[in-house]
Amino acid sequence: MEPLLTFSEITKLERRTQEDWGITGDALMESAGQALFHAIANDYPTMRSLVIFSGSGNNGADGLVLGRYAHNAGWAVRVVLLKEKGTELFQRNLTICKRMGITLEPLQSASAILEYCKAQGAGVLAIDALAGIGLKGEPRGVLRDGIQTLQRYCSIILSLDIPSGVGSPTWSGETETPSGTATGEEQDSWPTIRATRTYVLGCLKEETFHPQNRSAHGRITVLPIGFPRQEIQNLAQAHQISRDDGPAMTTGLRRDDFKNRRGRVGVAAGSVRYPGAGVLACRGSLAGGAGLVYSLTSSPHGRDPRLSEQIIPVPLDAHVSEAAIRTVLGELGLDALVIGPGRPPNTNLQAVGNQELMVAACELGIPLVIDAGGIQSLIEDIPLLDEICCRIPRRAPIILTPHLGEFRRLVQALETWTLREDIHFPGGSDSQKTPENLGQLHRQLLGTPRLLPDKARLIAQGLNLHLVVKSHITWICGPQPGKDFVFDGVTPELGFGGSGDILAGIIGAFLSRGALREPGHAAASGVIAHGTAGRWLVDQGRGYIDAEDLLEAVKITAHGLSAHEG
Ligand SMILES: NC(=O)C1=CN([C@@H]2O[C@H](COP(=O)(O)OP(=O)(O)OC[C@H]3O[C@@H](n4cnc5c(N)ncnc54)[C@H](OP(=O)(O)O)[C@@H]3O)[C@@H](O)[C@H]2O)[C@@H](O)CC1
Ligand SMILES: [K+]
Repeated sequence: MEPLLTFSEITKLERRTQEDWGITGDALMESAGQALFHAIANDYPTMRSLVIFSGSGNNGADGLVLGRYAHNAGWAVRVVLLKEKGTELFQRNLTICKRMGITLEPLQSASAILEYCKAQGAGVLAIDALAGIGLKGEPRGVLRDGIQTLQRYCSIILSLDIPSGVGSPTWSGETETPSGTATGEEQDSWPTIRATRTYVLGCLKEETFHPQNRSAHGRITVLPIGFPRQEIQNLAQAHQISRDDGPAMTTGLRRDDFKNRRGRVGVAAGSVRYPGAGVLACRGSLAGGAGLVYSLTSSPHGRDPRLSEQIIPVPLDAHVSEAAIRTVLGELGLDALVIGPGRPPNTNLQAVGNQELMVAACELGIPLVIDAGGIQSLIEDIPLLDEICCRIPRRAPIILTPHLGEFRRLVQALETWTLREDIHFPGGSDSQKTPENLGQLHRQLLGTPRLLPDKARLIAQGLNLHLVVKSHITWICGPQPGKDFVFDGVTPELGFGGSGDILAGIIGAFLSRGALREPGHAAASGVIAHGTAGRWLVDQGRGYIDAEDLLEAVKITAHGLSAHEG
């Protein structure tokens, strides 16, 4: 697991490193420049030529130190400067570069340099040291010109620390088509370098993993530069997870496990309109290792021939009373219940409503995975969200798995719910209508910049639930501070209808199998198993993958994640 820090936490880290540990800024920068040169020389063994675009802050200074090491090793080095005046570290290293006789040129002569780059063909590496974490807002003036020039003319761009222009973006989730499906992310309009690779200095940044920022980084390499590990760990609120983290977070099979002990998962999913979603969520649970899977539905998919052999149908019609729902759920002895894939948000004539199922499951202490239509039920009924999360005592864990569009709608619903007149909390005057925690969360959300991890954290902590915010970068935020995760391994091939239904089923399986103490680990393991399966299929050259391929691969990856008892 790699710790992640926000830009502002890194600024704190730099200060503490210097003031509390006595490691100077010069020492950090020297080790950064040295590490950069060795990494680049190693990654591009045939290259001997650098053109360094240097800003006037410490990111530019990193570029200058790298230039010194390359120059000493006999490389051809040219530096393009935005300004001659900058931070102390920049100034000091600029003086050293001058003394060493390294070619320094102003941005105005960039055209000549670019001719030089063209003449060198693919033999020159462009270094983006224009701006790092000190960028404030949209790039202006020479910085803007520098970013545009570098991006326009250079083919291999290596960014130092972060691609210049990447800042703390304004998050607005995804745009949506009239039918309600998410189509794409908002792109920042300001100029940003799109790097071939990014050499991250010291530690990973949360901002790198904001969905709209990640692709600007290209391939990522983290270079240690001497920050004390304890300080990084103390400050980190989130960690990047990968396949290797699976065994520590997953409960494997025991020698004496059998179907009743491997997790009993109920799946309330699918509808007449989306019958396949129910099938896929059930099969996702089986592929994720559940011992028994019950399909809680009366819609036709419950009788799907592909389910008949392994999935146990449990008829739950719309007219079933709340008491009967409780009895049925209680008798099944479920270890987890997945609600929502392919289900309408509101009660309809074909199936028992999401609301009744959620309340009954929470009262019975059954861990919940709420996806798709189940999430929409909560978005449309914030008091229900409040009831299941905060009003039912000693309830089991709840994991919500929204995609970016659903997450944005959830945030908006929580931010605006008090304005809706139709929401009424019984008892008390208008000012007392607001349940305490919901009201507090509402105020905090309004006071927070629109950044995905910040909002997700507030909601997870405020409502005591886990959120899996799905996109090509998946964020997993939980109620306990410091235990959030990011998974950066979702290939675009996983973006097909049904992939999310399978994921909900897999998470249900992991949640059912003893991850009660750490539901965040169940969510993370599910995300890893799903993402690793997609990657594995793509690496095998399987091209466009479908649900059948994915389910087969998940059986392998979900099994491989857990450490088994001999
Ligand atoms: N300190 C250390 O120990 C270590 C630091 N390290 C490195 O330092 C980096 C952070 O350096 P930093 O804080 O100096 O700022 P940086 O990213 O270079 O950019 C600021 C420059 O951009 C400018 N500028 C800003 N906003 C602008 C705008 N909107 N439009 C236009 N211009 C704008 C601003 O100019 P100004 O406006 O102040 O004239 C300034 O020149 C960090 O990412 C890492 O690479 C590592 O080596 C580890 C050790
Ligand atoms: K940069």
